[in-house]
Amino acid sequence: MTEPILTARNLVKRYGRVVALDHADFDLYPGEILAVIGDNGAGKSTMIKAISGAVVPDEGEIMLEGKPVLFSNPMEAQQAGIETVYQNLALSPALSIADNMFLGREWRKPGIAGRLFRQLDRPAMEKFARDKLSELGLLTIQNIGQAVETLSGGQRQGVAVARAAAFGSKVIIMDEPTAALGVKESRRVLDLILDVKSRGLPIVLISHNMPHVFEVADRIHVHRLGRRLCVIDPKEHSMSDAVAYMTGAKMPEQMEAA
Ligand SMILES: Nc1ncnc2c1ncn2[C@@H]1O[C@H](COP(=O)(O)OP(=O)(O)OP(=O)(O)O)[C@@H](O)[C@H]1O
Repeated sequence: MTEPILTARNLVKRYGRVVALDHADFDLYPGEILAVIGDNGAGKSTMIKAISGAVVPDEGEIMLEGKPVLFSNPMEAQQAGIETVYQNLALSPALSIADNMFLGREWRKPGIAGRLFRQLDRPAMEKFARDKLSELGLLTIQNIGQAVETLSGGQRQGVAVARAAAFGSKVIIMDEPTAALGVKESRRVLDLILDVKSRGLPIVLISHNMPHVFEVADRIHVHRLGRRLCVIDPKEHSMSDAVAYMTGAKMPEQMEAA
């Protein structure tokens, strides 16, 4: 079997007396969509934050392409090629689509105009943004200078995903990307996720939506009480199995045998 691209072992994170991560393990393989499911408070977000640099674990190890990494902040994870689309999308509504694609990593003009006067290379940024959106079939968004606040929820999600796909060279993490969307918009976002996968980027998808998870995931990581309980193949398990594992109503077979 191929080696995982991203691995975590024995992650521990405590908030006072609350143990959000209790020796959690995680494995993501190249090119796959790995869904992460679990009850409220199971520690999914904390695990994803540890992997994406938003939380520094108290214990444990994270390895990217077999090498140990220690991210002190999200920027360090981004520089290593891990992009996260958070639930709140982290977009600036008043800014344009192109500006949002580049938030915090704007391109400066070449030469003295950029270096000394910090002038932005708008034409290059707009071309890049347009190219990325059209690559992902998001060119229903006509005007790259349009403010993000004028877009629909699904289109905003599209911008956030396109941004992640544009800059995430190794791994894309999505936290509940369809939670706030209607049926049609969810459909588009799921297609977008499959499209990003077809470009070879592995995706971690945190979701409470079982039909969405079972439609797109190659494997499902079930998180319970701060750690990975099991990983299941959606072709071999039903949605009710998954929910039963998540809630503790049923134990996975390999654990029953143990
Ligand atoms: N910043 C924090 N301060 C204190 N406690 C926290 C913090 N973040 C998370 N926790 C606690 O850690 C536990 C795990 O939370 P986490 O958000 O990781 O779970 P989750 O599985 O993502 O839940 P949900 O599905 O509800 O988003 C919870 O008990 C939560 O209250």
